[in-house]
Amino acid sequence: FFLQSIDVQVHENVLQFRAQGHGAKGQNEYGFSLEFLLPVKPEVSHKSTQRQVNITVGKQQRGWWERLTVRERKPVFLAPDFDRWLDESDAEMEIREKVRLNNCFVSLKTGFLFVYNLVQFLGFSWIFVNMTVRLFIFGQDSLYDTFHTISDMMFFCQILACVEVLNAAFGFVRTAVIPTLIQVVGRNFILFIIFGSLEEMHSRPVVFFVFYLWSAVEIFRYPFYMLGCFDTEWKTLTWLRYTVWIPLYPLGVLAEAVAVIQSIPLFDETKLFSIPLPKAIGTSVSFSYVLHVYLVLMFLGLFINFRHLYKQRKRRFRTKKRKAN
Ligand SMILES: CCCCCCCCCCCCC/C=C/C(=O)SCCNC(=O)CCNC(=O)[C@H](O)C(C)(C)COP(=O)(O)OP(=O)(O)OC[C@H]1O[C@@H](n2cnc3c(N)ncnc32)[C@H](O)[C@@H]1OP(=O)(O)O
Repeated sequence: FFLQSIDVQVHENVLQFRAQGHGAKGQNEYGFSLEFLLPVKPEVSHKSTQRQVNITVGKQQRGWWERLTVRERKPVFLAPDFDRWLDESDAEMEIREKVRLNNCFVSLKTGFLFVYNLVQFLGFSWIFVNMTVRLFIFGQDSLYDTFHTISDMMFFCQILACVEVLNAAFGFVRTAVIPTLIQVVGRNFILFIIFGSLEEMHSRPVVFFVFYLWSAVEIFRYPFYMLGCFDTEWKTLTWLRYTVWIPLYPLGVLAEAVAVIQSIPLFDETKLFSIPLPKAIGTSVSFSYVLHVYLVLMFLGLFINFRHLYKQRKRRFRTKKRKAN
């Protein structure tokens, strides 16, 4: 029996099979239909070999079926595959095991996210409180030694923030990968390349503004996520999470742009990260050219993330309003 032009479809729980083949009626069109006992998924897959056609149809809802078809009498051509047969208790056990494993995974994921957010919250709170207290005690002088007092904790928090890109990429959290990547790469570029590699930048007041603006946003974002891990929310915190970025994001990017502009003559002077050219052409290309391109990318990044956060804000407050109605 060799089948060609196989057509298998499921409409309203009825499977329709049609194919051309050479069988009992010679070369002919053969077919059958089966109406399933309970709802099945409309997507159906099939694979044909020399000997047989394997059709896979998924149940709409997991569970034990009394029998396969609506008709009590089994069609004569239908026979169970006992190698893959599960009786009621086997099927229930399998489902229970799957549910147990799934619950286990969800608890582990929630625990991991909660600890991650807690660590970030503590880190950024330490930064924010430390900077505020130092500002009150030392006034303007505190602007000049922010890097020396805060950078280690900022390095720690920002390296850890790379986890956020992985969380988004592996679907651990319902968030877009690109905005998260822009945020993490953008900040780490400023922190490690602009501030970290140029000693002269360490004592510039711009470090204070960048660190203060970053941490001012995060002290609301991470506790918001911590509550979210347990499906809880505190309305004021939700409002703050989805509102403080409106002035702080552009200000943060502006402070970063000032830092980049201030670093350009320093990179030109020190020739740090400059790209050497072949002797025949001349000296080297200064890293400041990369920084000019980066300045353009920054505003592109700001636009992408601002739009993303605006959409998140609208989605959040629209859902809440609908729930309230
Ligand atoms: C390709 C690389 C190119 C690089 C180019 C470089 C150019 C760089 C230019 C840009 C430079 C920007 C640098 C940054 C500057 C600043 O930070 S300035 C200071 C102000 N900053 C901010 O205000 C930004 C703060 N950051 C964020 O808001 C986020 O990082 C975000 C990615 C921009 C947006 O967050 P997102 O997660 O998408 O939105 P949410 O609504 O908060 O979350 C969506 C859902 O996901 C859940 N969730 C997310 N994270 C977690 C988590 N850690 N734990 C638990 N749950 C999480 C969240 O609860 C939401 O779920 P639902 O409630 O069910 O919807």
